Amino acid sequence: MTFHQNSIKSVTLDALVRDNATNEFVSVTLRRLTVPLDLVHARYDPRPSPKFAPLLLESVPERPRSLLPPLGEAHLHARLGKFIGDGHSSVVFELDDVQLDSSCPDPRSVPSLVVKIARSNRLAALARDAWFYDEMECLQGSSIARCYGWFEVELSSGQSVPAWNEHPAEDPDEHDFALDIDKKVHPDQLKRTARRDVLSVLVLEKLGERLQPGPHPDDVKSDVMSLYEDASHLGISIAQDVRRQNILEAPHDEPCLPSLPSPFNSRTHSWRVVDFELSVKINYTPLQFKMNYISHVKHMFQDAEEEARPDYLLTSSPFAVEDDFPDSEC
Ligand SMILES: Nc1ncnc2c1ncn2[C@@H]1O[C@H](COP(=O)(O)OP(=O)(O)OP(=O)(O)O)[C@@H](O)[C@H]1O
Repeated sequence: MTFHQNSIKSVTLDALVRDNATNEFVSVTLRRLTVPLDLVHARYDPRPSPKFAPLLLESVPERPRSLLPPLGEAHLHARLGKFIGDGHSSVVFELDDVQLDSSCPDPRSVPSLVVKIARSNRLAALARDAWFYDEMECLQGSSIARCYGWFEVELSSGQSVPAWNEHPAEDPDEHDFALDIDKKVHPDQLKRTARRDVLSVLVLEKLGERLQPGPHPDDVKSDVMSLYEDASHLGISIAQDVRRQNILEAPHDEPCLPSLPSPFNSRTHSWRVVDFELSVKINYTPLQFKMNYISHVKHMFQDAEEEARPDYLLTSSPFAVEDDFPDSEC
C-alpha cells in the first residue's frame, strides 16, 4: 500500500511538549482534523463592464475533485528533530525517527517530513494554510509541498511548548493579518483566535533550502513565476506573500519523492512555494494573475540581489544615515 496525503489519522510527537511539574518532555497525540470547506470564502470582484472579461472570470473556479483515497487509519510516531525555520505564525522542525504503524504502507513511499507548528496565537492562520493545501491538492508534489494533514490537541494545564519560547516571533503581539482577509470570518476561526492552549500542526513533506540571496539565472526566475501561475489556474492568489523565504528547493534529502509535472503546463519544477495563510481565492483570469505577479516576482529577485551586496545591512538598517552631502562637498 502506498503512503499518501490522506494516510495518517493521528500523530504522536516526542520532545515537543514539556510537563512543567517534572520539567520532562511528554509524548502528545494529535488527531487529524478535516478542514471545513467553507473555512475560506472565495472573493468575487464583479466585472464593471464586458471589456473586463479578459481579467475577471464570471465565477470563481471550483475546487477540483480530490483524487486521494478515503482517509486512512495510519498512526505516525516521530520525534521533534532539527529546527528548520520560523515565521510570524509558526516554527518548523524536521521529524526524526518517523515510524508508522502496521496499517501503513510501503516505507519507500514515505518521504522526509517536517512539522509546521502554529504559534499559540496563530491557530487561525494555520487553519487557513491547511485549507489552501486542500484546495491545491492537485499541485502538491509539483508546485507546492505535499501536505500529510492538519492535526490538533488541547494542551493540559501544566504543559508547555518550549519551541514557542526558544524561537519567539519578532513581534509577539503583532496583529494576525490572516484574519483580515476573509470578509466573513468562519465561526471556527473566531473560536481559534481566543485559544492559547491548543497545539496545532501541519505535517509536510520536507523541502530543500530557501531561495538564497544573490542573482539568479533566468531559468530560476521563470520556474518561480510558473509556480505562481499554476496556483492561478485554480483561482488562487499567493501574491500577498511573494518572498524568497517562501520559495524552497524541491526535495532532495533522501528519502524523498520525485517531483510531479505541473498539471497545467507539464513542467517539472525545481522549486516549490509554501505558506498560504494570506492567500486568496478569487475570480481573476490567469492573465490578471500574471499581471499582478510580474512586478511582485521581479521585486523579489531584485531584493534577493540587493541582500547579497556587502553593504546591504548598512544601507537597509533602520539606523543607516542618509548621505546628505553632494559629491562636490566631500
Ligand atoms: N515543507 C518545508 N520543508 C522545509 N522547510 C520548510 C517547509 N515549510 C517551511 N519551511 C521553512 O520554515 C520557514 C517558515 O515557514 P513558513 O513561511 O511556512 O512559516 P510562517 O510562520 O507561516 O511564515 P510567515 O507567517 O512569517 O509568513 C520557511 O521559510 C522555510 O525555511
